[in-house]
Amino acid sequence: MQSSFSLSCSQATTVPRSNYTFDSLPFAPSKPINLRFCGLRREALGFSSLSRSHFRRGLQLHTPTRSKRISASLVDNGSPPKSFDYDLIIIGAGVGGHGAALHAVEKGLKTAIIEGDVVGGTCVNRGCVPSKALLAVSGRMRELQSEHHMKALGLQVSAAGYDRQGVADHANNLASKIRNNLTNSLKALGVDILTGVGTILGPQKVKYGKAGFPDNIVTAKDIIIATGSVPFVPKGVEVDGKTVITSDHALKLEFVPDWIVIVGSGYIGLEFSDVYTALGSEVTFVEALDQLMPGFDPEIGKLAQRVLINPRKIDYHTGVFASKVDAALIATGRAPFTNGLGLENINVVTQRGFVPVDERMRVIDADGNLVPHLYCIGDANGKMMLAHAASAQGISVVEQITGRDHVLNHLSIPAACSLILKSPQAREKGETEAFEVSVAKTSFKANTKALAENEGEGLLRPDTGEILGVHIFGLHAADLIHEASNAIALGTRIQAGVLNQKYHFFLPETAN
Ligand SMILES: Cc1cc2nc3c(=O)[nH]c(=O)nc-3n(C[C@H](O)[C@H](O)[C@H](O)COP(=O)(O)OP(=O)(O)OC[C@H]3O[C@@H](n4cnc5c(N)ncnc54)[C@H](O)[C@@H]3O)c2cc1C
Ligand SMILES: NC(=O)c1ccc[n+]([C@@H]2O[C@H](COP(=O)([O-])OP(=O)(O)OC[C@H]3O[C@@H](n4cnc5c(N)ncnc54)[C@H](O)[C@@H]3O)[C@@H](O)[C@H]2O)c1
Repeated sequence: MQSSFSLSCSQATTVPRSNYTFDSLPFAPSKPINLRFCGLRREALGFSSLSRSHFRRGLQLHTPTRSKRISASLVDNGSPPKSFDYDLIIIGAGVGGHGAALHAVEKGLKTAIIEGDVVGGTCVNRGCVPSKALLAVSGRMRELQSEHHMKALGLQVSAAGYDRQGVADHANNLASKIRNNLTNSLKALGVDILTGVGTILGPQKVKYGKAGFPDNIVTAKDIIIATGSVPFVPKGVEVDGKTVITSDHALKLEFVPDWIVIVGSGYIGLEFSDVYTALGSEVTFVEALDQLMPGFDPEIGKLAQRVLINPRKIDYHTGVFASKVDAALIATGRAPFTNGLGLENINVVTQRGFVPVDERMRVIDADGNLVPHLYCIGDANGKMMLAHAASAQGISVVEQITGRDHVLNHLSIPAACSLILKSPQAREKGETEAFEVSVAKTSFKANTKALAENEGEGLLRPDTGEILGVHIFGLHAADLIHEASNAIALGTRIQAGVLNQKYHFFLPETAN
């Protein structure tokens, strides 16, 4: 089976993904574990400075100058300014902030974006982009190594090998390229890129600056917080960037271990198990909950285990809580990043680190009131920790501040290699809202193209005439899911037949 096999779903949950951070896991770990050194070759580890400091590299995109230091509109921190430097200031130039900025310019807003590290944030520099570049390599390696698969296509391939540095460069180069594209797109559209850590001083007022430079204060009619997230590391675990690493380090592929423990079998753990095993490592998963991939729909999780875990050099310990490790990749979730943001200046208290927002991404203060003109999008609000969700939330906010009321339908946002609304949650929703949920399945065995590509296994799952969710497991799942996503966004019912024709869905019993 090729590693391009992936999991997809379109659907959301009323339970924010943030509930998954370890602090709130609803269980008592059954077996605490102290993992010893697990086969990482120390001499092969070439990390230099791998501090978790969030702002390691600064792009000199805009050098703070004294002339901009105090805005003409500066007043006391507590009261709103009377005139503004910008229509919109976005704090954080990840994909969320970038998406919002582009849409704001399209809508005619004078826009600035404040970035404390590098443009592109997690997704471009330490997330989706380099990880998908590595997955592209592992997919090809696996395919080339599959004699059976090659023979079936009539191909003959001699032993497949790889150059670690070449693979690492591929991921790094792709990240640089996309980072440059994002930066250039902002500049080309006239978005001011302000370099430094942004701190909210009061209503509609932000300061930013770099260590050693004087602060600059800018004002805006509206402010969007888009400060993202960083790896969550359980208490007691010390990340040194050498033998105990997070995805931030692993994505640089500075070594390929003979054997590696991956703590956490969620999205990141699963993706890295794919990369490492394709490149020759053995993997041991340590998962705190009682099953692998507990965040996935149970049925899809089982399928994934059968296809992506069991046939590979992977063993696992479930129900084991890693509290001290000596060598491992820590993939135990993401924590929102709000350090230094100055939320205390506007009476906002985070909830398990996340910035509280309503369904329109409007920030809620400690007294439960909306903070005027302040929004939070992306990983920092914990609604859905996905790149395209961050961007969609940003666009939704811009729609609102330019006069069009808009509520993003999170139920239509697809996730690849992840499952948002799981069948137990769909059933729960049905019970709460008093409707029946039925499940329909089909197999890619009935799909000619899938068979032509020698992938005969797949599962599609629509619930009720109103499509509640679709899960796809199989070749190109991440591409196919978008049709379902569009259907959900448009409120298409299964009877409309689009998905039926395409995927041979069975009509759910409750559809009428
Ligand atoms: C290994 C990995 C793989 C992933 N793969 C996928 C995937 O395949 N698909 C997917 O949809 N999602 C994926 N994700 C998740 C995705 O990366 C995030 O959901 C997305 O990056 C969130 O975007 P954001 O704009 O909210 O935050 P971020 O991308 O984290 O950006 C926040 C930005 O704000 C800056 N910042 C923070 N505080 C301040 C401040 N006070 N002042 C100024 N700047 C500040 C940061 O430096 C950063 O640049 C992956 C994540 C990881 C870790
Ligand atoms: N393809 C994609 O869409 C994609 C890919 C990668 C990451 N992401 C995003 O990044 C986020 C973070 O991914 P992730 O895999 O780190 O988080 P996750 O929440 O998906 O999985 C974390 C896993 O670690 C386990 N865990 C937590 N603490 C533990 C401990 N002390 N010992 C053992 N197990 C423990 C949890 O039970 C869980 O199974 C995801 O929520 C997702 O939104 C998305």
